[in-house]
Amino acid sequence: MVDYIIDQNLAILAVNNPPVNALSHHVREGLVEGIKKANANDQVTAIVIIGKGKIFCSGADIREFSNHAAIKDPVLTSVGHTIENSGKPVISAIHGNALGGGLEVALFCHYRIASESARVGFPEVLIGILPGAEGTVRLPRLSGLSFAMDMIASGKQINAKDAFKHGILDKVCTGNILEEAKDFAKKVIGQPLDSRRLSRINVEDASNVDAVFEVALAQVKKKYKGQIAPIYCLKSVRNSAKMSFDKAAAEERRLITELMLGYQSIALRYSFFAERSASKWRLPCGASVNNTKPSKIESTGVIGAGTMGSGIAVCLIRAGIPVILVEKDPKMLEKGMETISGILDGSVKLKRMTPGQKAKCMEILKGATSLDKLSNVDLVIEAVYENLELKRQIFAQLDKVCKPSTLLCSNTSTLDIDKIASATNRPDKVVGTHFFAPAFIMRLLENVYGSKTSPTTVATVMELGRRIGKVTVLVKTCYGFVGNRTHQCFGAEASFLLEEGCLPQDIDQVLEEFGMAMGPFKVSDLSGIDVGWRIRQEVAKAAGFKLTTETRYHNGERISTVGDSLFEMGRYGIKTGKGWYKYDPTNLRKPVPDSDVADVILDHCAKMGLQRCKIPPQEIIERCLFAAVNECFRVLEERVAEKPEDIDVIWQYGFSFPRYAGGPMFYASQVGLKRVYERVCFYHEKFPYSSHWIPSDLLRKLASHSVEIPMSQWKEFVNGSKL
Ligand SMILES: CCCCCCC/C=C/C(=O)SCCNC(=O)CCNC(=O)[C@H](O)C(C)(C)COP(=O)(O)OP(=O)(O)OC[C@H]1O[C@@H](n2cnc3c(N)ncnc32)[C@H](O)[C@@H]1OP(=O)(O)O
Repeated sequence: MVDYIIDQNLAILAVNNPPVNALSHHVREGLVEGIKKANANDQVTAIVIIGKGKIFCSGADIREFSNHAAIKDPVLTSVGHTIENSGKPVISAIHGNALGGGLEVALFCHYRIASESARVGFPEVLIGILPGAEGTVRLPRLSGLSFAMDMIASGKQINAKDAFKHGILDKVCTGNILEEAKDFAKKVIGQPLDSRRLSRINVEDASNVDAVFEVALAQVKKKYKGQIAPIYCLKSVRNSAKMSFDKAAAEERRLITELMLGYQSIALRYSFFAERSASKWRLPCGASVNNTKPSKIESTGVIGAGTMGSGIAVCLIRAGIPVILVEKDPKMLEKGMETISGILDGSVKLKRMTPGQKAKCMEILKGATSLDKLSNVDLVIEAVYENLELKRQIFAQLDKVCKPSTLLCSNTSTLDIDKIASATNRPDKVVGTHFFAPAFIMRLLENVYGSKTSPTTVATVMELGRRIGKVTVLVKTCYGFVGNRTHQCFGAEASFLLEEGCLPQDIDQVLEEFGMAMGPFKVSDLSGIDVGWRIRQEVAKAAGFKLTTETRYHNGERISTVGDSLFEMGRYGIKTGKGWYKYDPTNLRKPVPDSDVADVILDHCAKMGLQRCKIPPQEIIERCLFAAVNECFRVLEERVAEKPEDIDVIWQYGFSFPRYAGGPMFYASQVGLKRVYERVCFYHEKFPYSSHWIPSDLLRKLASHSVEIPMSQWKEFVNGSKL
């Protein structure tokens, strides 16, 4: 796992642990052996550590952390001490990335050089820990306290030029990294090493540490609300300036151990792998990412120049994929083109794109007012409003207009893909591509296959998702798919809580304290109460009944219409300055609780004869989350989602479920399925008129076991395969 190569008077230690050169046990062993061997060889005058393949090193092997007590010797710090104490200079030659433990290896070395394109960083905080192989103690000795605190607590990566500016690197190279490392090594042979050993030098700005810490702490508490690891990162860097090197390192070890065993880190590590597992799609027939090739997509069409259509077009052109944007009404088309240009201007302003890159994007965007213009494109995404008949008409027309190989995608957020596909003669090439609003910001893409969608079509939209930088999850068609179907239960319970004693701000506050970025009523104000109203009206129409503010039940199912009363008052949310909250036009970001809304809710309750009482925070969390969790188990049971991780990724990226709580499925696994099942049964008895409380069969099966069944095995209980 570490290749040992003698090249003239140099020993080259090449880390060879694909795909990302993680510091697994054998790599750590190989490094120690390599340093010792090189030191024992009189011919060797210097040592170079380099990574094989596309990266220097991605850091510790995160999979080893799940059994932290069993991490085998040599641990990373002893590897590092062997490197630092080497009597011959050790140079790290970085290309690609040096992350976490990978950067720590470099900090144990006497010199660090890197390719121009290399990036370095300490992303440990993103998995709920800190750089625990002396990274928090060594970095401040090179970069100063303030920079170290920011870099470690944010987990951000920096480029080689910046790393050089902040003292982390000794040289930025433009040529072949190995050749440059060899030249560099020859120049430092024989130079004294003690001043190059970071454990022997002091933190320069140590006297300032408390002031620097307080500023950083205030920022971190605001930016990473609810998260423990960023605060521990700051404390550990502070120790580097207040304690001896050895004492600070020992304290760092204590802090990382505490974090690693904590709930947040376990959830964040789970989230790291869950996100990566989403792209490993598989269909029940056995087709999968491993055995199915995507078709080439070189040109696309987007139908609808509204908010969604424009946002989707931005995603495509930003990735260099040409788009023809089709909108029947020329004025709407012009507005859509302006919206797209405006979104890109915003990116230029934020320095996420250069004006030249914006111009290139606009060059590959064309407008059209007729579907005929899509005759030659490889893929079309329809993004008109949510109406089945309209979508079927469009798909029937596309089927006639487009070449036979064109894939037809719908951005529907709820509708059955099979019903849309049946309007065409190519149901195998019809698929759902459900973007979340705003499409150019939200990272989630929920791809939806119907009963006739072909594996190649699935492979193509999954690959498209990757190309446009989305976290892409594959699900099977059903009403609302995974995202909206399970989230609807969460939203329904939030509305019922309004009828039973809460105000919007009470519910938002509890769920925000739980970790959601925004409570459901703030989200509703942002996305528009009118949007929710329109969807509810469509659903009611499709089900053949008229929904009014007087409606309380449909087919015996409880319905809350408080939001519809606000709609009728013209309170659509932020866009009208009033919704569940009121907004000062000069500060639309700050929702202010509104007594008029409280009056509407109280009136509604009085009219409906609903008794109000005080509802404890724990019940708010349980009602909203367990209702969703129960539906998530049904989704798994019906194989609408293939694995629990997919559901959690959808909640994290679609509904800002806190990554450090894992997702509803992970949360349920931590609460314990027995407890979740008991509470679902309790609420089912209490609220028999809400079908989302009917306990899922899968949940019941899993909860009936005397020992908790690990998440990785839940799938085995689907379809009665295990009882
Ligand atoms: C008391 C104990 C003390 C211990 C002290 C230890 C101190 C050090 C701690 C650490 O170093 S923690 C790890 C810090 N590093 C990271 O968090 C980096 C994570 N990886 C990435 O950011 C990316 O993977 C990448 C390196 C930038 C590469 O990105 P790319 O998009 O090219 O590939 P991916 O699909 O993300 O990954 C490919 C493959 O590799 C797996 N993987 C990546 N990094 C690690 C890792 N550090 N450990 C284990 N596995 C890793 C990733 O899961 C993918 O595998 P599959 O999931 O597809 O099987």
